[in-house]
Amino acid sequence: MSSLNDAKRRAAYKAVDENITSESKIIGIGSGSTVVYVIERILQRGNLANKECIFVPTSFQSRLLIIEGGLNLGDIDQYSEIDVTIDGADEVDENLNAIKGGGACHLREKVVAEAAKKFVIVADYSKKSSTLGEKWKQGVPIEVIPFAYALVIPSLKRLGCENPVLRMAKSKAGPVISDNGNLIVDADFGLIKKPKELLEKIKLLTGVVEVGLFVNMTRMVYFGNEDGKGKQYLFK
Ligand SMILES: O=C[C@H](O)[C@H](O)[C@H](O)COP(=O)(O)O
Repeated sequence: MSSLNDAKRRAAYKAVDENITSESKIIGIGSGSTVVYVIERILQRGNLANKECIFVPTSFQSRLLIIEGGLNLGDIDQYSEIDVTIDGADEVDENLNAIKGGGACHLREKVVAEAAKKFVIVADYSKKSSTLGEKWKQGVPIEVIPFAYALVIPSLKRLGCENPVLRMAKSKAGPVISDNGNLIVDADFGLIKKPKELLEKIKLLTGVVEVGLFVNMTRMVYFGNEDGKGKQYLFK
């Protein structure tokens, strides 16, 4: 296994072991490659898989992971109070603010994170930074309704992003369509020293549904280390 995957797995296992307890009944499941290991660990711990836990997905991908794992699937409209949500991230700064949405799932992820008493991030060492924008060079993912994207792009330029890019699909001619039927614009703002301010400004643009900046939401981050020895935890 690559050291990166190994690191993801270590972070995910530790986060499951320390945050999903016998008290946890409703559990939010994030999206992405690291979350695959979260489900793997939940399944290994048969007591979690078999008992009456309900798992609330954040995407088509995590819904499938829950179904294929034979876990109890719930929806956010049935379970709007979640005990703990565990999710990946594209970058996390030292204040535990994060960029998310590399897989275009950040709208539902934010809903399921906000619904949780405790929001926990799992990531490999390459995601750790001191200031957002240091590591994730693709820009802040912004979910936009299709009708408005041509207007949102110049507005993002006025906010300081030189070259906002409509995210294009890799195996289809045309744009990436989110699970909500929207488009994704990636907007590189360089180093983001004031993520809350930037989030507020982008969110005010008409047509923007959600921004992949998770500010003051994360309780804990588990980073899997490169050397394979330990894990590094950051707590708030
Ligand atoms: O939209 C996708 C999500 O925000 C993911 O949680 C994020 O991109 C991290 O994914 P991965 O664990 O694959 O790096």
